[in-house]
Amino acid sequence: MKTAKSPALVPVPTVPEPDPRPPRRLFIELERVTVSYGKGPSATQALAEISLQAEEGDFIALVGPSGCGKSTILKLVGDLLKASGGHVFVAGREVGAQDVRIGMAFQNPTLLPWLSIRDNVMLPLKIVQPFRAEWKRKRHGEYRDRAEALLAKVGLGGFGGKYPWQLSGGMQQRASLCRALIHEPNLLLLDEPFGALDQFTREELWDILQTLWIDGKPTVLLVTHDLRESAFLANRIVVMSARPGRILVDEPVGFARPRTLDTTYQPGFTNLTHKLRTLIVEARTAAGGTP
Ligand SMILES: Nc1ncnc2c1ncn2[C@@H]1O[C@H](COP(=O)(O)OP(=O)(O)OP(=O)(O)O)[C@@H](O)[C@H]1O
Repeated sequence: MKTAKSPALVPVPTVPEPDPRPPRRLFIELERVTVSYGKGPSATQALAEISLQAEEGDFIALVGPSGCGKSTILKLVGDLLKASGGHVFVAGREVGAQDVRIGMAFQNPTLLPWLSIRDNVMLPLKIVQPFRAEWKRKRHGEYRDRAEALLAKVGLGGFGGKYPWQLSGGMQQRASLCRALIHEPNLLLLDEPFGALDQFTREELWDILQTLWIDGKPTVLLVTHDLRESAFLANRIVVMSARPGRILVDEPVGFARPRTLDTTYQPGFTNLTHKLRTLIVEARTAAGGTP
Protein backbone atom coordinates (compact mmCIF):
# COMPACT_ATOMS: atom_id res chain seq x y z
CA MET A 1 0.00 0.00 0.00
CA LYS A 2 1.28 3.41 -0.92
CA THR A 3 1.54 5.84 1.93
CA ALA A 4 1.43 9.58 1.46
CA LYS A 5 4.79 11.24 1.81
CA SER A 6 5.11 13.39 4.85
CA PRO A 7 4.97 16.99 3.61
CA ALA A 8 7.64 17.82 6.12
CA LEU A 9 10.14 15.78 4.08
CA VAL A 10 9.48 17.63 0.83
CA PRO A 11 11.82 20.54 0.54
CA VAL A 12 9.80 23.71 0.07
CA PRO A 13 11.46 26.24 -2.18
CA THR A 14 12.02 29.37 -0.12
CA VAL A 15 11.24 32.74 -1.59
CA PRO A 16 13.23 35.47 0.11
CA GLU A 17 11.05 37.84 2.12
CA PRO A 18 10.97 41.25 0.51
CA ASP A 19 13.03 43.70 2.58
CA PRO A 20 10.43 46.02 4.18
CA ARG A 21 12.95 48.85 4.44
CA PRO A 22 13.10 51.21 1.46
CA PRO A 23 16.53 51.23 -0.21
CA ARG A 24 18.66 53.98 1.24
CA ARG A 25 19.73 56.79 -1.03
CA LEU A 26 23.33 57.78 -1.51
CA PHE A 27 23.40 61.18 0.18
CA ILE A 28 27.03 62.30 0.16
CA GLU A 29 29.66 61.36 -2.36
CA LEU A 30 33.23 62.61 -2.47
CA GLU A 31 34.77 61.44 -5.71
CA ARG A 32 38.57 61.62 -5.93
CA VAL A 33 38.58 64.92 -4.06
CA THR A 34 41.77 66.85 -3.32
CA VAL A 35 42.17 70.11 -1.39
CA SER A 36 45.13 72.49 -1.23
CA TYR A 37 45.02 75.71 0.72
CA GLY A 38 46.91 78.53 -0.94
CA LYS A 39 48.93 78.46 -4.14
CA GLY A 40 52.52 77.98 -5.23
CA PRO A 41 55.36 76.82 -3.01
CA SER A 42 53.59 77.88 0.19
CA ALA A 43 50.44 75.85 -0.59
CA THR A 44 49.30 73.33 2.02
CA GLN A 45 47.92 70.10 0.67
CA ALA A 46 45.21 69.23 3.19
CA LEU A 47 43.60 66.27 1.44
CA ALA A 48 45.28 63.76 -0.85
CA GLU A 49 42.83 62.14 -3.26
CA ILE A 50 39.93 60.79 -1.22
CA SER A 51 36.66 59.09 -2.10
CA LEU A 52 33.90 58.65 0.45
CA GLN A 53 30.22 57.81 0.28
CA ALA A 54 27.47 58.18 2.87
CA GLU A 55 23.95 56.89 2.57
CA GLU A 56 20.95 58.83 3.79
CA GLY A 57 20.72 58.45 7.57
CA ASP A 58 24.34 57.33 8.02
CA PHE A 59 26.17 58.53 11.11
CA ILE A 60 29.82 58.79 10.15
CA ALA A 61 32.60 59.78 12.52
CA LEU A 62 35.82 61.16 11.05
CA VAL A 63 38.88 60.53 13.20
CA GLY A 64 42.59 60.93 12.62
CA PRO A 65 45.69 62.88 13.62
CA SER A 66 45.43 66.61 14.15
CA GLY A 67 45.54 68.55 10.88
CA CYS A 68 44.67 65.56 8.66
CA GLY A 69 41.76 67.34 6.98
CA LYS A 70 38.69 66.26 8.96
CA SER A 71 37.20 69.76 9.21
CA THR A 72 38.12 70.32 5.58
CA ILE A 73 35.78 67.46 4.64
CA LEU A 74 32.95 69.10 6.61
CA LYS A 75 33.61 72.40 4.84
CA LEU A 76 33.46 70.67 1.44
CA VAL A 77 30.17 68.94 2.20
CA GLY A 78 28.70 72.13 3.71
CA ASP A 79 29.71 74.03 0.54
CA LEU A 80 31.91 76.37 2.56
CA LEU A 81 34.98 75.39 0.52
CA LYS A 82 35.55 74.36 -3.09
CA ALA A 83 37.58 71.23 -3.80
CA SER A 84 40.84 71.75 -5.68
CA GLY A 85 40.12 68.56 -7.64
CA GLY A 86 37.42 65.92 -7.94
CA HIS A 87 33.71 66.21 -7.20
CA VAL A 88 31.49 66.57 -4.16
CA PHE A 89 27.87 65.47 -4.51
CA VAL A 90 25.19 66.05 -1.88
CA ALA A 91 21.63 64.76 -2.30
CA GLY A 92 22.45 63.58 -5.81
CA ARG A 93 23.66 66.90 -7.20
CA GLU A 94 27.01 68.70 -7.27
CA VAL A 95 27.31 70.41 -3.87
CA GLY A 96 25.64 73.84 -3.90
CA ALA A 97 23.44 72.99 -6.89
CA GLN A 98 20.52 72.11 -4.67
CA ASP A 99 19.28 73.50 -1.38
CA VAL A 100 19.95 71.01 1.39
CA ARG A 101 18.81 71.70 4.92
CA ILE A 102 22.00 71.65 6.97
CA GLY A 103 22.51 71.89 10.73
CA MET A 104 25.94 72.68 12.14
CA ALA A 105 27.52 72.68 15.59
CA PHE A 106 31.11 73.39 16.57
CA GLN A 107 33.36 73.07 19.59
CA ASN A 108 32.48 76.65 20.53
CA PRO A 109 28.68 76.93 20.90
CA THR A 110 28.71 80.35 19.10
CA LEU A 111 25.38 81.50 20.55
CA LEU A 112 24.57 85.15 19.91
CA PRO A 113 24.96 86.90 23.29
CA TRP A 114 22.23 89.48 22.70
CA LEU A 115 19.55 86.85 22.01
CA SER A 116 17.80 84.65 24.56
CA ILE A 117 18.47 80.92 24.38
CA ARG A 118 15.04 80.42 22.78
CA ASP A 119 15.71 83.07 20.13
CA ASN A 120 19.14 81.57 19.44
CA VAL A 121 17.54 78.17 18.94
CA MET A 122 14.86 79.64 16.64
CA LEU A 123 17.43 81.41 14.43
CA PRO A 124 17.44 78.80 11.59
CA LEU A 125 13.63 79.11 11.39
CA LYS A 126 14.09 82.82 10.70
CA ILE A 127 16.68 82.18 8.00
CA VAL A 128 15.99 78.85 6.30
CA GLN A 129 13.13 78.16 3.89
CA PRO A 130 10.37 76.98 4.05
CA PHE A 131 10.26 78.16 7.69
CA ARG A 132 11.38 81.71 6.87
CA ALA A 133 8.23 82.39 4.84
CA GLU A 134 6.11 81.90 7.95
CA TRP A 135 8.45 83.43 10.49
CA LYS A 136 6.31 86.50 11.25
CA ARG A 137 3.14 84.46 11.67
CA LYS A 138 4.59 81.60 13.73
CA ARG A 139 7.45 83.03 15.77
CA HIS A 140 5.30 83.68 18.86
CA GLY A 141 3.34 80.44 18.52
CA GLU A 142 4.31 77.27 16.70
CA TYR A 143 8.01 78.09 16.32
CA ARG A 144 8.36 79.15 19.94
CA ASP A 145 6.65 75.92 21.05
CA ARG A 146 8.94 73.89 18.83
CA ALA A 147 12.02 75.55 20.36
CA GLU A 148 10.73 75.00 23.90
CA ALA A 149 9.94 71.33 23.17
CA LEU A 150 13.44 70.74 21.80
CA LEU A 151 15.03 72.56 24.76
CA ALA A 152 13.01 70.36 27.13
CA LYS A 153 14.24 67.28 25.26
CA VAL A 154 17.87 68.18 26.02
CA GLY A 155 17.14 69.04 29.64
CA LEU A 156 16.86 72.81 29.20
CA GLY A 157 13.13 73.16 29.88
CA GLY A 158 12.52 76.55 31.52
CA PHE A 159 15.82 78.05 30.30
CA GLY A 160 14.51 79.47 27.00
CA GLY A 161 14.25 83.01 28.39
CA LYS A 162 17.81 83.06 29.76
CA TYR A 163 20.80 84.52 27.93
CA PRO A 164 23.87 82.48 26.91
CA TRP A 165 26.06 84.01 29.62
CA GLN A 166 23.62 82.73 32.25
CA LEU A 167 24.24 79.10 31.20
CA SER A 168 27.19 76.74 31.77
CA GLY A 169 29.33 75.56 28.83
CA GLY A 170 27.50 72.22 28.73
CA MET A 171 24.09 73.93 28.75
CA GLN A 172 25.18 76.26 25.95
CA GLN A 173 26.31 73.27 23.92
CA ARG A 174 22.91 71.62 24.43
CA ALA A 175 21.27 74.80 23.17
CA SER A 176 23.62 74.84 20.20
CA LEU A 177 22.56 71.26 19.37
CA CYS A 178 18.93 72.39 19.49
CA ARG A 179 19.76 75.23 17.10
CA ALA A 180 21.44 72.74 14.75
CA LEU A 181 18.33 70.54 14.74
CA ILE A 182 15.33 72.90 15.01
CA HIS A 183 14.78 73.06 11.24
CA GLU A 184 14.91 69.27 10.93
CA PRO A 185 18.04 69.19 8.79
CA ASN A 186 18.75 66.37 6.37
CA LEU A 187 22.44 66.85 7.02
CA LEU A 188 24.14 67.49 10.34
CA LEU A 189 27.78 68.63 10.34
CA LEU A 190 29.36 68.44 13.79
CA ASP A 191 32.92 69.60 14.36
CA GLU A 192 34.11 68.43 17.78
CA PRO A 193 30.85 69.65 19.34
CA PHE A 194 31.68 68.21 22.78
CA GLY A 195 35.44 68.80 22.68
CA ALA A 196 35.45 71.52 25.34
CA LEU A 197 33.22 69.70 27.84
CA ASP A 198 34.04 67.55 30.84
CA GLN A 199 33.70 63.77 30.45
CA PHE A 200 30.38 63.47 32.33
CA THR A 201 28.63 66.24 30.42
CA ARG A 202 30.04 64.86 27.20
CA GLU A 203 28.61 61.41 27.89
CA GLU A 204 25.20 62.92 28.68
CA LEU A 205 25.27 64.73 25.37
CA TRP A 206 26.20 61.55 23.47
CA ASP A 207 22.99 60.08 24.78
CA ILE A 208 20.97 63.15 23.80
CA LEU A 209 22.51 63.30 20.33
CA GLN A 210 21.90 59.60 19.78
CA THR A 211 18.21 60.05 20.69
CA LEU A 212 17.86 63.08 18.41
CA TRP A 213 19.49 61.13 15.57
CA ILE A 214 17.26 58.08 16.11
CA ASP A 215 14.18 60.38 16.09
CA GLY A 216 15.05 62.45 13.00
CA LYS A 217 17.59 60.25 11.15
CA PRO A 218 19.59 63.08 9.56
CA THR A 219 22.80 62.08 7.80
CA VAL A 220 25.57 63.03 10.23
CA LEU A 221 29.27 63.75 9.77
CA LEU A 222 30.97 64.08 13.15
CA VAL A 223 34.57 65.18 13.54
CA THR A 224 35.99 64.05 16.85
CA HIS A 225 39.25 63.23 18.62
CA ASP A 226 37.39 61.11 21.15
CA LEU A 227 37.45 57.50 19.96
CA ARG A 228 34.88 56.38 22.57
CA GLU A 229 32.59 59.12 21.28
CA SER A 230 33.01 57.91 17.71
CA ALA A 231 32.26 54.29 18.67
CA PHE A 232 29.27 55.27 20.82
CA LEU A 233 27.60 57.44 18.21
CA ALA A 234 28.58 56.40 14.70
CA ASN A 235 27.56 53.54 12.47
CA ARG A 236 30.77 54.03 10.48
CA ILE A 237 34.14 55.35 11.60
CA VAL A 238 36.45 56.72 8.94
CA VAL A 239 40.09 56.80 10.04
CA MET A 240 42.36 59.22 8.20
CA SER A 241 46.12 59.37 7.73
CA ALA A 242 48.20 62.37 8.74
CA ARG A 243 48.19 65.32 6.31
CA PRO A 244 47.65 65.19 3.39
CA GLY A 245 44.67 63.19 4.60
CA ARG A 246 43.79 59.88 3.02
CA ILE A 247 41.22 57.37 4.19
CA LEU A 248 42.97 54.48 5.92
CA VAL A 249 40.02 52.51 7.20
CA ASP A 250 36.24 52.72 6.95
CA GLU A 251 35.06 50.72 9.95
CA PRO A 252 31.41 49.68 10.40
CA VAL A 253 30.10 49.92 13.98
CA GLY A 254 27.34 47.43 14.64
CA PHE A 255 26.50 47.82 18.36
CA ALA A 256 22.73 47.69 18.94
CA ARG A 257 20.83 50.95 19.47
CA PRO A 258 20.18 52.68 21.66
CA ARG A 259 23.72 52.39 22.96
CA THR A 260 24.28 53.07 26.62
CA LEU A 261 27.34 53.68 28.76
CA ASP A 262 27.29 49.95 29.50
CA THR A 263 27.96 49.40 25.79
CA THR A 264 31.24 51.26 26.23
CA TYR A 265 32.49 48.70 28.77
CA GLN A 266 31.82 45.67 26.54
CA PRO A 267 34.91 43.89 25.18
CA GLY A 268 33.81 44.52 21.57
CA PHE A 269 33.70 48.24 22.25
CA THR A 270 37.06 48.45 23.97
CA ASN A 271 38.62 46.26 21.26
CA LEU A 272 37.30 48.65 18.62
CA THR A 273 38.59 51.80 20.33
CA HIS A 274 41.91 50.09 20.93
CA LYS A 275 42.17 49.18 17.24
CA LEU A 276 41.34 52.77 16.22
CA ARG A 277 43.90 54.15 18.63
CA THR A 278 46.59 51.86 17.24
CA LEU A 279 45.77 52.99 13.68
CA ILE A 280 46.01 56.66 14.61
CA VAL A 281 49.24 56.21 16.55
CA GLU A 282 50.72 54.42 13.51
CA ALA A 283 49.50 57.21 11.21
CA ARG A 284 51.09 59.84 13.46
CA THR A 285 54.34 57.91 13.69
CA ALA A 286 54.46 57.36 9.92
CA ALA A 287 54.18 61.13 9.49
CA GLY A 288 57.07 61.73 11.89
CA GLY A 289 54.87 62.70 14.84
CA THR A 290 55.25 61.58 18.43
CA PRO A 291 53.88 58.02 18.83
N1 LIG B 1 42.30 78.37 5.58
C1 LIG B 1 43.42 77.65 5.61
N2 LIG B 1 44.56 78.11 5.06
C2 LIG B 1 45.70 77.39 5.08
N3 LIG B 1 45.79 76.16 5.61
C3 LIG B 1 44.69 75.64 6.17
C4 LIG B 1 43.46 76.35 6.20
N4 LIG B 1 42.53 75.59 6.83
C5 LIG B 1 43.17 74.44 7.17
N5 LIG B 1 44.45 74.48 6.78
C6 LIG B 1 45.45 73.41 6.94
O1 LIG B 1 44.93 72.24 6.32
C7 LIG B 1 45.19 71.09 7.12
C8 LIG B 1 43.89 70.40 7.43
O2 LIG B 1 43.12 71.23 8.30
P1 LIG B 1 41.79 70.75 9.00
O3 LIG B 1 41.32 71.85 9.87
O4 LIG B 1 40.87 70.22 7.98
O5 LIG B 1 42.34 69.51 9.86
P2 LIG B 1 41.67 68.72 11.07
O6 LIG B 1 41.96 67.28 10.83
O7 LIG B 1 40.25 69.11 11.23
O8 LIG B 1 42.52 69.26 12.29
P3 LIG B 1 42.25 69.24 13.87
O9 LIG B 1 42.01 67.81 14.23
O10 LIG B 1 43.55 69.73 14.46
O11 LIG B 1 41.10 70.14 14.13
C9 LIG B 1 45.95 71.57 8.34
O12 LIG B 1 47.32 71.38 8.14
C10 LIG B 1 45.62 73.06 8.41
O13 LIG B 1 46.68 73.78 8.97
